Amino acid sequence: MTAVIETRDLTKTYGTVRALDGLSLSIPRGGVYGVLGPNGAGKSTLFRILLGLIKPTSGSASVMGGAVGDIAAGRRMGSMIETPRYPPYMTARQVLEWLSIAHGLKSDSQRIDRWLDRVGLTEASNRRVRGFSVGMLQRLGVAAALITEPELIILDEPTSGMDPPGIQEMRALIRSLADTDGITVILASHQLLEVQRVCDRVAIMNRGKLVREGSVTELTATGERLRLSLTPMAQALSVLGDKGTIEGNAILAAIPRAEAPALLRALIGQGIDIDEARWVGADLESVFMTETGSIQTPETIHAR
Ligand SMILES: Nc1ncnc2c1ncn2[C@@H]1O[C@H](COP(=O)(O)OP(=O)(O)OP(=O)(O)O)[C@@H](O)[C@H]1O
Repeated sequence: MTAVIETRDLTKTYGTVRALDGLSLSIPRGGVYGVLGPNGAGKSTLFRILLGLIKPTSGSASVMGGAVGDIAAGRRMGSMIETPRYPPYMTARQVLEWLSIAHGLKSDSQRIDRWLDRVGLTEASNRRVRGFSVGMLQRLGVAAALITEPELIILDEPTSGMDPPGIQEMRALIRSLADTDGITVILASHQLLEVQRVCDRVAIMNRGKLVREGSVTELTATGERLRLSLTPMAQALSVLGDKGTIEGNAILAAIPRAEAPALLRALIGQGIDIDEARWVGADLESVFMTETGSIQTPETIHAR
């Protein structure tokens, strides 16, 4: 697994606040990688260090094999780390032309048209950004991050302030950047359902530390249970003992997959009618809540 980003014992302190506290992280090349954590976990601090905007207090970080701040490596990455602001009198197209020149590129209208199209701003390309919605500004920000044709982009809360259709479009765009263009996308988001849908792997941070890392499939497979719709429930619960809990009109059985056939035979042997049996995983939200010590509710534990 080639890493595009490696950090080792990365620490950043602001006075007495430890924004990052010995963070060691390896982000693989390819796919969509989510950086999650509650407010103040240190996500933006990490991104700022990776982009060379601030220096760590101690530890090291490398981006695509180069030290952070390395100009050649920096050219191969793009970013949108805040809701972008552009001169309000410029059109979307002028913003991208202006940024191309600022990056030392020729203002290539074909490239600009392509990215405007990819972010869904072709029709609005000649409108001044002063009239743009938050969602349109975010999409223009993504096009701006892509104008140098980077191999890696970092997006901090790319869907904040967007409505559900806008979020869905952004999700499709992010996925296609990874799948069609081969760009590694790193994103921070508080929208855990979106993260679960769009990311291949995630890192969960809390108080400047890494508390969990892995593929979304791996993380959500932990805590997998067999969901049984059956009657009578009381009799099934007596078979399951402390491995069974009630969820709505079904029973969740906390058993390994290998034990399922024997359990189903035992239930049928007791004359219990089974309407449905299926495996349900934990969702990313419940993993997040557990790992960051946030309050759990039955909904966050069992919701899918
Ligand atoms: N320039 C700064 N000066 C002082 N403290 C800072 C500064 N930047 C960040 N911090 C503190 O560092 C900690 C981590 O902040 P950071 O913005 O990296 O967290 P975050 O995970 O991005 O949070 P959010 O989800 O709210 O964006 C917080 O306690 C924050 O108050």
